[in-house]
Amino acid sequence: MISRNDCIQMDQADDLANLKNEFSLPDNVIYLDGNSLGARPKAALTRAQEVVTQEWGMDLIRSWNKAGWFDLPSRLGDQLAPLIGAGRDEVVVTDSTSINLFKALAAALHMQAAQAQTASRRVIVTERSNFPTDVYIAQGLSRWLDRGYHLRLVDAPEDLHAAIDRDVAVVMLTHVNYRSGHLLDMKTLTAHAHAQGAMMIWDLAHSAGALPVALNDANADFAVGCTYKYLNGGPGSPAFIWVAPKHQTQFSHPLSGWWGHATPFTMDPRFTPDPGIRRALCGTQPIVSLAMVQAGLDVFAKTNIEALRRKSLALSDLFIELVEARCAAHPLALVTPRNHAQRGSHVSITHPQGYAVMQALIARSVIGDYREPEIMRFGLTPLYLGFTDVWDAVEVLRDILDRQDFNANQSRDAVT
Ligand SMILES: Cc1ncc(COP(=O)(O)O)c(C=O)c1O
Ligand SMILES: Nc1c(O)cccc1C(=O)C[C@H](N)C(=O)O
Repeated sequence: MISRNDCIQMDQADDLANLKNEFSLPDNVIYLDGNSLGARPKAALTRAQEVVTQEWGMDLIRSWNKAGWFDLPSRLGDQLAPLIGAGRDEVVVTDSTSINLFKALAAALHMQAAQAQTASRRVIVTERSNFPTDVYIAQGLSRWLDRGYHLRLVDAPEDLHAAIDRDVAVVMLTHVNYRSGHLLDMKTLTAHAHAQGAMMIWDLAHSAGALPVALNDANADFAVGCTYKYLNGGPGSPAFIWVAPKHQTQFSHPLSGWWGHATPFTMDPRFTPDPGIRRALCGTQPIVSLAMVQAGLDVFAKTNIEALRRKSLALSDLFIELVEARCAAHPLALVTPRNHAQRGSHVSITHPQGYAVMQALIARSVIGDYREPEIMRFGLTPLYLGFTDVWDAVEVLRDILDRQDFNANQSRDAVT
């Protein structure tokens, strides 16, 4: 079995190990929750001070032009684009993932309704285990449209293919499942959806910045995702939306606010959408938070996503191997696929007292999170985690389980 010394040597041989210096993390914390809230890039503090003291404090309203605030959603979109296999002028960083999903789904349903061959279709396919906001947004929009749209909720990834048939208007899937960490095959599913005449929307919340994504190569239609997880944009940082170049001129969504106008400052009472991706914008953006996204994205310029993916898989392989070897006496079950082609960058493991065990880990500075039912989630983020961190985290887990050092009767915090 791999020893702690082996892990130290793996860290010494790791070309990506220095990237940890880009982040500010408390000493002695092993942070396994970058899949929920990424760590803070050191540069974020400098950038925040600059935005608040100089751009806001001194330059005031002039900063919309002088500091490029107005263009920030598209500038950041261009910076993010290579990480998701998109091109320039195809992505904007704006609003939340939920809101962007609403726009993308509304636009996709509208485009399908406008085509004779697909106008009668009323089914939206997604996974029952998709992150709830995705399901809620689709339910809410369907109810609001009141035209008979309804969800077909699929129970297992292997059933998706059969569920996407010629009744389906839109397929809306999350690339890496928030709970299981299961990675779907974007290219094959997109090709199948298109062959059935459906449009394809991808939620990249758990894949952007975690693994290579190839939206254009997969010929997807729309994508959305978070910047506060693997892209390290900060708590609640604005999300992104991608529209395939072929759809940009038809992309029409109901949140047609003035930031999506072709010429916002003409103050025209008629809405004329921007000719490009900026039509996906709605209203004024939270500039301070948006500025932090740049600090997160800048780190990716110092490495490449393929190398990060290799390290992420090596970390999660090591984590699984050590948990299975060192905690074998305990009722743990691996939820995440072992197969690399089906695994994102977090590992989920059940324990009947999963919440209590996770709280005990957090109390000992090994920070992951808990999701129903019984799931302990461990994010293996290659930018700031080493192999020795993984070894040490599993050692704390083993100790907690061996000594049953957790409180099974504690009440739950609001955020688990
Ligand atoms: C798959 C997925 N979609 C969306 C979200 C979040 O959306 P929002 O930022 O709008 O809360 C999350 C996590 O919070 C998620 O895991
Ligand atoms: N978005 C979150 C939030 O607003 C509060 C606490 C956690 C989160 C999360 O990121 C949840 C996350 N999408 C998940 O995969 O569970």
